[in-house]
Amino acid sequence: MEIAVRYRSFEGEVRRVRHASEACGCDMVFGIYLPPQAADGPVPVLYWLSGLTCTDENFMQKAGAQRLAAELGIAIVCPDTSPRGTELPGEHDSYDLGSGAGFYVNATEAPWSAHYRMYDYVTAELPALVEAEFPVTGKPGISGHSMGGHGALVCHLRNPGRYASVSAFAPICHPSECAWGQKAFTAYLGEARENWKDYDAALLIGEANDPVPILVDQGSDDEFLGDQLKPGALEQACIASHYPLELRMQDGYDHSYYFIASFIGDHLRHHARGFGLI
Ligand SMILES: N[C@@H](CCC(=O)N[C@@H](CS)C(=O)NCC(=O)O)C(=O)O
Repeated sequence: MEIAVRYRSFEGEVRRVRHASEACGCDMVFGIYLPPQAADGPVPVLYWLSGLTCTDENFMQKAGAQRLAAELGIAIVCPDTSPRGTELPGEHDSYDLGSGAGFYVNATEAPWSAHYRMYDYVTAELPALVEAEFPVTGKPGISGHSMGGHGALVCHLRNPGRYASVSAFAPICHPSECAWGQKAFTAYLGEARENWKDYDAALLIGEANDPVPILVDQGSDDEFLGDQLKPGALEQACIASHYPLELRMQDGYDHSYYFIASFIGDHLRHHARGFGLI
C-alpha cells in the first residue's frame, strides 16, 4: 500500500492510496477523506461507489462533501469503478462496459472473470484494508450514484447487518430490465438471467431482512430516469415488502454532480444518524 497524494481539506486530509488488489488481480487506487477527528481516534466510514466513467476522484473533487464530513466526523472512501491496466479485449471500447463500468459484480464470464471482481473488492478486500490501515470504526455506511447507487443497494441487501446506513443518488434500481444492466450483466454474468438477480436491487428487496432505512434522491430532469434508472421498480418492491424507503424526486435536477452536490449534505446527515453521531 502506498499513499500516492495527500491534500489538506477542512482540517482533515484527502489521500489517494494505491495497493495491490487480490480480488481484481491488479493495482487499484482509492480515495479516502479523513476528517480532523480521525487524528484523535477511530471515526465512522462511508463508502461511496461512483457511476459509469468515474474514477476514485470524481466524488472527492465534485461533490463538496468534505466540509460537512469534517463537521460530523465521518471518513469517506471512494473506490475506483473497475479494475485498471488489465487490457482485456474490448475493455476500453465503450463507456458502459469494461473500464469505468465494473458494475460492482463478480464476473463469471471470460475474459472479465479474471479481474472484474468488484463486488468482492468493495465488500471484503477494501474494507479489510481500510480498517487495518486507517482509524475507522467497524460498521460502515454505503452510498453511491447511478451504477454506484445500484452497487450500494446491492452491497447492503446482500449483507444484512453489515452496514449502519444506506443511501443512493439516481441508482440503477432494476438493472435486469434496463439497457445498461442487460449489456453489463450479459457480458459479466452470462446470458442466464437467473444469475442476474443477486445483483438487482428491485429483485433483492423481497428477501431483505435488515431493514436499514434507505434514502434515495432522484432528479426529475435526469436524462436516464425512465429508460435506465427505474426508481418506480424499487419503490414498488419496497411497498410490497414493507421495506423503509424514502424516495425523493428532486424537481428540475439532472444526473450530474451538480445534483449530487445539492443533496450530499442530507445524505451525510442520514449516514450520521445511522452511525449514531447525531
Ligand atoms: N453521458 C455520460 C454518461 C455517463 C455518466 O453520466 N456518468 C455519470 C455516472 S452514471 C458520472 O458521474 N459521470 C462523471 C462525472 O459527472 O463526473 C458520459 O458519457 O460520461
